[in-house]
Amino acid sequence: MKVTVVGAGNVGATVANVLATKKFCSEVVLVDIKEGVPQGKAMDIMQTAHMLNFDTTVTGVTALPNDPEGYAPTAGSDVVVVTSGMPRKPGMSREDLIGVNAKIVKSVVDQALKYSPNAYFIIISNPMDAMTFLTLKDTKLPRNRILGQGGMLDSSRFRYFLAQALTKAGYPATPADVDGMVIGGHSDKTMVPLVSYATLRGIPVTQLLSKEALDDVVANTKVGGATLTKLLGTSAWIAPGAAAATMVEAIALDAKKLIPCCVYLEGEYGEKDLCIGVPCILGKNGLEKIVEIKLDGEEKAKFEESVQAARNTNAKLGDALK
Ligand SMILES: NC(=O)C1=CN([C@@H]2O[C@H](COP(=O)(O)OP(=O)(O)OC[C@H]3O[C@@H](n4cnc5c(N)ncnc54)[C@H](O)[C@@H]3O)[C@@H](O)[C@H]2O)C=CC1
Ligand SMILES: O=C([O-])CC(=O)C(=O)O
Repeated sequence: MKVTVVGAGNVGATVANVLATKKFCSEVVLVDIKEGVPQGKAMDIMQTAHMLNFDTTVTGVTALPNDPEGYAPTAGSDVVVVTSGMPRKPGMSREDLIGVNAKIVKSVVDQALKYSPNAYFIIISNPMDAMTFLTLKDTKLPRNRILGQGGMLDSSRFRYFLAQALTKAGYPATPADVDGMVIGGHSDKTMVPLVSYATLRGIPVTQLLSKEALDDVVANTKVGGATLTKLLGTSAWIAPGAAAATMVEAIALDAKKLIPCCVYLEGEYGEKDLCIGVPCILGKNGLEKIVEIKLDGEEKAKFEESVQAARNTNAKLGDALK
């Protein structure tokens, strides 16, 4: 399995690093417009190979947007992970990045596709739901090959906050003890943590936590990315990188894993012509199935709000969609 990771910044380098340590890739190519940075990060990762016992070859490449051959070293990639673009600063929303990142995402996807016509694309750059929609419309690829990463990360944050709340309430738990999923847009205001389905080792958390505690968990999950951005001065990268690598792994190993991903809806959940987070089965064909689950009244209303917000953001793509 050959994977290209576009953007050798915080998230991209972490994706490459986690992929190498997971040991299922033969080759990972890190691409950036910067000279030296992708090469340096690849070399740094390779210098852990002996200690971490992996055989993956990680290389770094500089490719400028106007270089028709810049992506030649990425040729034949099975999966392309797109992390190139600006991260937000404290006080910004992900949606504020749309103007600058739409141009970057469109250009790198076109360049990568030329050399890897059969690749699956995993979109990370924000605002991710809109960038996934843009990629789908721009490439005209079938929807099973275009996946946005948001739900894997948001669900992981949901589990973290649930574990903290459960521990505080007298039910000691780690995030690994908890199951929970977040659907909807990858957005501070409109993601939808599915409280009604969350469990501690099979026990509904609604039986263990007060409404107030659950409301706090939901609020913390929704602003999980903004909280880290405030603490770090730029957005997070460790869990985001691991989330993307986990999606690549599900495809590479044909794992048929149920992972919430941002995908193009064609009538599922009563919606069409947008990309948004829903439970998906990921395997060797990328998106293999969208799993439609029953949402309770409040969750359904929140999902619909999230859909509307995603449509409003897509409308701002304007000329990029042409
Ligand atoms: N979907 C998600 O869950 C998450 C999304 N993100 C998003 O991922 C993106 C990257 O974040 P970071 O890695 O923290 O930013 P970063 O600034 O550390 O890295 C971005 C890299 O992209 C490169 N780049 C810019 N234009 C390029 C082009 N045309 N071709 C190749 N490389 C190019 C830059 O030179 C830079 O090295 C941001 O848009 C951020 O908002 C970040 C975390 C989670
Ligand atoms: O918060 C951000 O801007 C980056 C991101 O999407 C996340 O960490 O969830």
